[in-house]
Amino acid sequence: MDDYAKTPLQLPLIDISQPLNSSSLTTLSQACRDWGFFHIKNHGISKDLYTKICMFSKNILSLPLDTKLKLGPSSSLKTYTPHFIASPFFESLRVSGPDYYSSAKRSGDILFEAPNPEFYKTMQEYGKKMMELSKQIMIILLKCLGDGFDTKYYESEFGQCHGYLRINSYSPPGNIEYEAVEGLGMHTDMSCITILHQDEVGGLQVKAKDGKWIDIKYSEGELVVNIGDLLQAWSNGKFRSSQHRVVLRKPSNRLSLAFFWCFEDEKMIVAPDVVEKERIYRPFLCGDYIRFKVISEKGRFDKVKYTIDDFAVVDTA
Ligand SMILES: O=C(O)CCC(=O)C(=O)O
Ligand SMILES: [Fe+2]
Repeated sequence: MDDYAKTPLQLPLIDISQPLNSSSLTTLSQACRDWGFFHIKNHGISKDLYTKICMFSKNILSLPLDTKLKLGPSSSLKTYTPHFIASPFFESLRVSGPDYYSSAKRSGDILFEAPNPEFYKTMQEYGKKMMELSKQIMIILLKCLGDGFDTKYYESEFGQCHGYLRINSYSPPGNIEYEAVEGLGMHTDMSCITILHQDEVGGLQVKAKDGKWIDIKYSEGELVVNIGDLLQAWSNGKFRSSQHRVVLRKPSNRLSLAFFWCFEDEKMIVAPDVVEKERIYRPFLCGDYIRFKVISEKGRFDKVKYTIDDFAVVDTA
């Protein structure tokens, strides 16, 4: 495995239940600029809810492959990504908003012999909480940009955002000797923000500007938030959508829940009120970027070679 730093990255931990003072806002802005990652605590999602989601997720992902393949990638539903698409050790189930109950039910109706309303209700509760949390986080991020951005822009620019959840399951090889394998290859997220719940196995890494990989540590009760491509563009590059990946070093399975909060497809993304410097991205339609990513990867998940810079950077040469 290539160069990586032995000590985990020190990132700000934001207490989301408290108003932030100006020094915390400065620290957070700096982290979003340098790394595009930070941690949050007191987010109001109970341990019980996570335990329940993990239990459902493990049950679903331990179903026979034939059953899971009815959900995708070749079926019309396309909610399941099997092993060997993103990596040999990764599979994933998607639940989309705004009606998380119905989205989970559409998959559940195919997977289960009997209805499983507890699963659908749990997904509905989690999706709703994640939407609220995304809003709360976005308002804080707008405050970081200063100049009354939170009151000026939240409703008009982010009021139509939507979210979807990916339940990611990692199963490292059990039969060979290895120091580390890549569970999910290097990519950036196509979101405005991503909220991630990882389990104690850990293994999430971010790529530093000098090319070194650094661990994002796991801490019980905390969530990881990262900036996605759409917000990097909207913030005129003030926030960074960093390349990241998952490395598996232990022979234990790993589960993560990644919630992606995104602009609506029809949204024209233009950085607002750019005073001190020129816009570095041309205005573009959100849906056009999503299509660009999907086509350039030839359907291979979002294992990204191309980023927002390849798509929309203004050529100043
Ligand atoms: O599983 C993780 O920790 C990260 C997942 C991720 O980066 C993604 O789903 O985009
Ligand atoms: Fe990601």
